[in-house]
Amino acid sequence: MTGQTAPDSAPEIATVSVPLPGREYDVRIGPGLIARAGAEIAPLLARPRAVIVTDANVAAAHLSALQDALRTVGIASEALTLPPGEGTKNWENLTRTCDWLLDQKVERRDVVIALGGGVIGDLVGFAAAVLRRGVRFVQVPTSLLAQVDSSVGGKTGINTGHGKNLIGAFHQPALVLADTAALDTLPPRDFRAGYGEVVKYGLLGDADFFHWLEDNGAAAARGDAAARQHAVKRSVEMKAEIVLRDETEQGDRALLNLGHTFCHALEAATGYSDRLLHGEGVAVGCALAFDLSARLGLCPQEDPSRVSAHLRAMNMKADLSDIPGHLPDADALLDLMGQDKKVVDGQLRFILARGIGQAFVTSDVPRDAVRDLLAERLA
Ligand SMILES: O=C(O)C(=O)C[C@@H](O)[C@H](O)[C@H](O)COP(=O)(O)O
Repeated sequence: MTGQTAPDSAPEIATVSVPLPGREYDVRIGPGLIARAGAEIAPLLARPRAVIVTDANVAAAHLSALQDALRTVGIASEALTLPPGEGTKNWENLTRTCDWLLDQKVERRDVVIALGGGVIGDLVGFAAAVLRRGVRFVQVPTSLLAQVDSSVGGKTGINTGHGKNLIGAFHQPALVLADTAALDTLPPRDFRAGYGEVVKYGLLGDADFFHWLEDNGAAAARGDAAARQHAVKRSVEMKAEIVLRDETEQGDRALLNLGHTFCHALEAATGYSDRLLHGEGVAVGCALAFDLSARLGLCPQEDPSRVSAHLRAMNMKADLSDIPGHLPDADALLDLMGQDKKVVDGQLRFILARGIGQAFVTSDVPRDAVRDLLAERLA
C-alpha cells in the first residue's frame, strides 16, 4: 500500500495510497508539495479552474504560494477566507461556504481545495459532500493534526451546541497533499497538539512506532525534516489501513478514537476554547485511557507511566490538572461523554488497551471505575 517516488532534483515525496474501491486516492507527504500543487492537482481537473477555502492565518502563510503553483500550470483559482479557530466549524460557516461555492458556479466535475488545518478540512469536506450532492475535494493540510489524522479517511463535519462533529458525512478526498515544510510555520503549541494524534497511533496499534517516538519525537518537534516526514507517513499508513478495513466506523475504525471519549467531553467542558486544543485533549485522553486500562487490570501498571512520561518529555499536557481553569466534576464529565458517537443503547464505549500498541473497543467498563478515575484526577 505504500511506495516512494523521487522525481529528479525534487525532494523525495512519500506516497500512501488509500485504495477504497471506486474512491481510491493518494496521500502525498513531504516538503514542497504546496509549491508543486499545480502539477499534483491538474490531472484531477476537468477544466483549468479551482476554488480554495482557507482561514485567515493559513491564507497569510500559504495561499499565495498555492495560487502561484496553480497559475504556473494554467489553473485559475478563487479563494474564500474564513476566520481561524474551532468556532468556525459551525452551521453559519457551512452555509457561507456552500453559498460561496454556488456563487462561484462550482460544478460537479470541479474540485474544491481545502487549505488549512482540521477545522477547514472538516468544514470544507462536508460542504463538498453536500454541494450538488457531492463534488470532489482536495485536502491540503497545513497543521500536523490535519496531516496525520483529519485530512485522511473522509470524516467531514461541523460542531453544534450538542457537541463536536455531530453533523457530518463520510466523503473521501480525491487527493491529500501533506506539505511537511508547512509544519515549519506552526506555533510550537499547535505542533505539540498535533503530536497528540501521532502518539495515539503508536499507542493504539504499533508499539515499535511508539518506541521510535520516544527516541525521535524531540527531533521532530525541533524541526528535523526526516523525523517529521516519517512521523506523518507512519501515522497516515496506520490510519489508511484502519479506514480500508472499516470506512464507516462499524467496528475497527473506532480504534482511532483512542483518547477521544475523554477528549470530546473535556473540549465541551472547556467550551472548545484555547484552554484545550483538540490534540491536547487527545493526549490527556490517551493518558486517562491507559490509566483506566491499568486500573481494570487490562494492561501492565507501567504502561500509563510510560505514556505520561513521554507526553511530559514532549512538554505536553498529560493530565486533567494540566488544563487551566475550572473543570466540571466527574459526574458532569460522564454526562458530557453521553453524546459520544460510540454510545450504543445509552452505553458508553471506550477504547482501552492490553498494552502499548494493543488497543481494543469495549462497552464493558464499569461507570464507577471511570467516575473514580476522573474524581481522583480532579482532586
Ligand atoms: O477518522 C477517524 O475515524 C477518527 O476517529 C479520527 C479522530 O482522531 C478524529 O479526531 C475524528 O474527527 C473524531 O471523530 P469523531 O467521529 O469521534 O467525531
